Amino acid sequence: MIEGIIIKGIGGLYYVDTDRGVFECKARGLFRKEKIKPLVGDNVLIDLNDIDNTGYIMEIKSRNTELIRPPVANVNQSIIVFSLKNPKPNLWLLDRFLILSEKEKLNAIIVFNKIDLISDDVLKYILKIYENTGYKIIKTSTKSKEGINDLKEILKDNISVFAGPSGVGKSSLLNEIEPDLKLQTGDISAKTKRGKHTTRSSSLLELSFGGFVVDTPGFSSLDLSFIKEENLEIFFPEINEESLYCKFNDCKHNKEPGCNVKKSVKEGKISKERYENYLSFLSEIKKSRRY
Ligand SMILES: Nc1nc2c(ncn2[C@@H]2O[C@H](COP(=O)(O)OP(=O)(O)OP(=O)(O)O)[C@@H](O)[C@H]2O)c(=O)[nH]1
Ligand SMILES: [Zn+2]
Repeated sequence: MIEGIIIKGIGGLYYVDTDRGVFECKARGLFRKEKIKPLVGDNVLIDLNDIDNTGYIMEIKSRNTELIRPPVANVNQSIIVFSLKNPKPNLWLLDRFLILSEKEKLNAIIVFNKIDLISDDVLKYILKIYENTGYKIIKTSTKSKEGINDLKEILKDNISVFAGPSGVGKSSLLNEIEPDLKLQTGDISAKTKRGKHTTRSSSLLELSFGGFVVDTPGFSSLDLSFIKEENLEIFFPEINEESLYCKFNDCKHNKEPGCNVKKSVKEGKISKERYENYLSFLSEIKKSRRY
């Protein structure tokens, strides 16, 4: 038996990437009885039929992570891409992606793309907002090629999912990193500044320098109702840290007296923008509990 990783699945056939190449495999009948469905990203053992070079998946190793949309196993990091202009960054959405990454136990990396389009001041302003979050930030441009190597280093030997709104340059970045992938990119002006998803199907793309990238963007559901009000702070690393010094243990950092989070916002240790998004999500969660 040989080891491999499922990189694609179509109609009950799985394509397993191994040291010896990619093989078309079927799943052992037993999986169906046990209601186990192999997933793209699964590490598997296959039994190879040397005559026709097809195989059977005999064993699926336990999964570290399991995304539902797109359905991929063992993704370990999310590359959250926002452009600094065209379209301008929606930090409310960015903070949502960060929360969803935490939920899925993915290491989140923030990529600010299209830095060629903005001034240094704007860049500084945005970077400051995320300064104390602890998230790794990469600044890129597919035009000036700045930051492309940094992104490559991050992707190397990992299984990454890209996330971010339409038109921010996800496909362009991937094409820059691996020209052979030839992902379709859309011209944002031709798409009337709204953009549309030009990438389809769900499989793993192998990077020539090591690692895989999921070929469809992640997190189509942005629902936060899985979070309890009192736990929201956990999803904001810098708020979580300062919450240790709030007067009340169950402080929600909203209207409570002796709140160290609010104090830290005033002192600039926590950015106002992040805190406002925290409050916005807090009230959203509160409302969703009522029904
Ligand atoms: N100025 C500038 N334009 C860029 C940059 N990166 C991408 N673009 C342009 O932005 C537009 C959208 O890029 P895409 O790569 O299609 O964006 P996407 O995020 O994959 O969009 P969807 O497929 O709709 O999700 C294209 O016209 C690109 O040429 C950049 O760094 N600077
Ligand atoms: Zn507090």
